[in-house]
Amino acid sequence: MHSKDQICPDDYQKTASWLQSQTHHRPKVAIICGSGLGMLADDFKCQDSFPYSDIPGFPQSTVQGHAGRLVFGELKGKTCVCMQGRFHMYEGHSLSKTTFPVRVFKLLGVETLIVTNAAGSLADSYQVGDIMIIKDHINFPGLAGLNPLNGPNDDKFGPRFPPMSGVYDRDLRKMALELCKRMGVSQFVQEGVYCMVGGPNFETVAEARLLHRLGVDAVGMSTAPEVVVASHCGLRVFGLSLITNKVVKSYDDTESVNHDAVLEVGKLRSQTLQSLVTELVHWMDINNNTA
Ligand SMILES: O=P(O)(O)O[C@H]1O[C@H](CO)[C@@H](O)[C@H]1O
Ligand SMILES: Nc1nc2[nH]cnc2c(=O)[nH]1
Repeated sequence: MHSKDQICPDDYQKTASWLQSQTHHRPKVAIICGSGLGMLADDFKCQDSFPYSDIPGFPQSTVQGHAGRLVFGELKGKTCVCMQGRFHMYEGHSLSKTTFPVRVFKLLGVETLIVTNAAGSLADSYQVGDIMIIKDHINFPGLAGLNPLNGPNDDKFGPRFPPMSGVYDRDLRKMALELCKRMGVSQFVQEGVYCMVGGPNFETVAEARLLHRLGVDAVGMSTAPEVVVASHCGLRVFGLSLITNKVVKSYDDTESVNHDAVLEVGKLRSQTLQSLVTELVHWMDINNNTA
């Protein structure tokens, strides 16, 4: 027996086998939806969907704007799986639990992971509603020793000391920028550095200033652990942040951020985000370019 939050090496395979017994879909692309971004699965054809509570080994989503459903389906003919709701460290999950689905995806045959999130901007030139293609990340919890790869290394998934430079695939970033141009949305698309902090509180002014000085463009409370685990097991990674608020950097600023406002911005950009993800998946398919 092991505690609820401890993962045994066999647990990933048990969950993957259960899913394969429940759906005929064999996805090559996995999408993780950020806060208020669950609509990314809306365009899936021939959907099979599973509440997380029905999936053996899956944690539960507890955050508003994270439906807690795994959806399989086809996007422009390419088989995908989408997490409508992710797990965050601040919900009380261990980092291996928050990233559990990523290794399950690997065992399902997924080759590319698309991560999305809602984030606050530090970059002065960014506006609320901008879409940031993630070029790189700073994993603050990771730098402080909170890493999902802590513990015995499972060589079946990847090496003990995985490199993390170039983790956000260059070709996918380049193609996404090109697609944004073709879609006529370049005026609100950025490319920048995402920083993960632990949360759940938003930043103090001093913390915001620190992040700004460090060169962080956008900050959130997720994504980095999923990306570390995905890269460790050889998945190709692409990431998008939706800028839902400007992080308060001045003591004179009386505005403050809240989660409802974060969720509202998702609705504003839902169509563009859906189109971008769909076109990117389609591009991977026609280039037979998933891995
Ligand atoms: O990163 P996602 O899941 O998009 O959620 C972001 O939005 C929530 C705060 O509003 C935090 O969980 C933050 O990480
Ligand atoms: N840490 C953090 N996470 C966010 N998620 C959405 N907006 C924010 C923000 O301003 N700060």
